[in-house]
Amino acid sequence: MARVNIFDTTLRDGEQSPGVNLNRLEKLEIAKQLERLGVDVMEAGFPASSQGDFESVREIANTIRNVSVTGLARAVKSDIDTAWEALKDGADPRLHVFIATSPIHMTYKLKKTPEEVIEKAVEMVSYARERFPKVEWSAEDASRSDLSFLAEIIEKVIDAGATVINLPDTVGYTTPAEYGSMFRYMRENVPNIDKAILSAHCHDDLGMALANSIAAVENGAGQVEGTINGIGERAGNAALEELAVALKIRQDFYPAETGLTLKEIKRTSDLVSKLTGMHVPRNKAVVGQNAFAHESGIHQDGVLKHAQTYEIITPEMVGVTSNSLVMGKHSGKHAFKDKLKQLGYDLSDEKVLEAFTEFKKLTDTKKEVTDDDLFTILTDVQTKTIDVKKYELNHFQVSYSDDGIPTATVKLAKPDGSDIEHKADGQGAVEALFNTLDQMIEEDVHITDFQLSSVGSGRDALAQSNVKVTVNGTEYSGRGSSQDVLEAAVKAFLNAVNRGFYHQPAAKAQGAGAH
Ligand SMILES: CC(=O)SCCNC(=O)CCNC(=O)[C@H](O)C(C)(C)COP(=O)(O)OP(=O)(O)OC[C@H]1O[C@@H](n2cnc3c(N)ncnc32)[C@H](O)[C@@H]1OP(=O)(O)O
Ligand SMILES: CC(C)C(=O)C(=O)O
Ligand SMILES: [Mg+2]
Repeated sequence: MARVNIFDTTLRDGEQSPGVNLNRLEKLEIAKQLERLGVDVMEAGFPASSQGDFESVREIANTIRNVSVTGLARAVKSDIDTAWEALKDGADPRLHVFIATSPIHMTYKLKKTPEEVIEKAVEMVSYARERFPKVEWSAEDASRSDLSFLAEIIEKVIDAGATVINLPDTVGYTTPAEYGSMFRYMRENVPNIDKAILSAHCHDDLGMALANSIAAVENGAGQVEGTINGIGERAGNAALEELAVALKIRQDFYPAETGLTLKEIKRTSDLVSKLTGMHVPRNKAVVGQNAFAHESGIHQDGVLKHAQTYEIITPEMVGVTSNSLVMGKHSGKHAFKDKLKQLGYDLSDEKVLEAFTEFKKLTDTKKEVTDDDLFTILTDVQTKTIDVKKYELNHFQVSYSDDGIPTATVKLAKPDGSDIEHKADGQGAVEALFNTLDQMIEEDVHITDFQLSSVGSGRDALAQSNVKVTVNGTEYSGRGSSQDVLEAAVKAFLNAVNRGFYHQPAAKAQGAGAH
């Protein structure tokens, strides 16, 4: 059985999804979960793109020990140097360097001739190999490149030391037959191709990212790149959970397997969805809420008689379990710690105490605390990053009736200990609250997206809100959860504003806490 390496780029290409903006601790949480999932390589970011990305990549490389951590770089010396600084202390550092090879990209974007692109690619791969033991080289827009040119440049970058050759379908343009034949062509026409692993990287613009990735595997790709939940630039990347399950279920047809621990899929998907604010559609393959639900009578009858009549994947295979009642009001710290262990968390004593306090608060109002609730509490505690909050919710009140104008009063606490209070109305309760907050916030804030969902089921389910705002023209996202939908919305709004505030130059000068 051939082993296909999984290269996860949730933290790099996934973060290129419009509106997604993960901070350092959120990235670290996802990285730890990707390690549990068992990916072979994780692309933690693009270190030269910003100081924040540099720090995230460095922290992930220094923390993750069982997965190779990589970072992206253009074919530019300073990008490679910056990536080395971020990755050098990692357990298995590798670089991912790319340059475009299609006529349209070379002519209009890079403004280079094909010969200059070959020269640059070779020079930068050799330069990278002076530091990195493993170097992946990507031919950006490979699927719109000339095949013989591609074969020529691949041969030269392998000679220069590239250990992985990635052939991305950057704009999601290719089809399975065409993409598969490109891999076959390289295997047949690049004399030194066996010295490198061939890799697929597909985008979903025409809905073919997964099919194209599988076609690449059929034609000799030893690595597939993608993201959890298929998030990524534009229509997204190939969804890794779909690939891993497809290969597992169709072992009869494809003699290939990944090293993923499939039972970790659901939790990874939930974490990525929660932290990015990109909700998984109900009908999404493998991880959607409906993926294992049978609605019609004939299907239900079949499943009752023999599950496999309509079920090719079991929920258990991907870690979907029914929400167990975990603990309640009278549970103590020992039982709580034990539960965290069962759920796979390894938290510092300080974080356990913080989570336990939140858990206890919840048990005052919620009878059944489920694994989903705990997951929400633990994720919030683990990714809480802003030490200095410019605006902290102290109290709010909404007066609301179906035939009157909703009015909100909000009291916020400021870091200097003083309070501010305002009142405003709106067309609905949420709008009244947001209008009130608008009046109290000094920065120029506009809401660009607002989402509200429930965690788990039942009338006392936790509410989770995701809000995107622009603060002085730049977009930030925030999250908030609470048993009350309005409180979740207010918390998410303030979280986004505080994150935006942290990035404003004045805040840095005042020494606001770590982001
Ligand atoms: C297909 C992909 O997903 S590629 C990865 C996309 N990810 C990102 O772009 C990450 C976020 N990007 C950034 O933060 C910025 O674009 C930076 C820091 C990388 C560069 O910023 P700037 O220096 O301001 O350049 P800007 O983004 O405007 O333009 C890109 C430049 O890089 C060049 N370039 C693009 N790709 C490559 C490459 N692979 N190798 C070398 N040069 C490249 C472009 O031709 C352009 O050069 P020019 O300034 O001489 O015209
Ligand atoms: C940087 C490269 C690999 C990429 O993301 C793409 O071409 O889609
Ligand atoms: Mg991509």
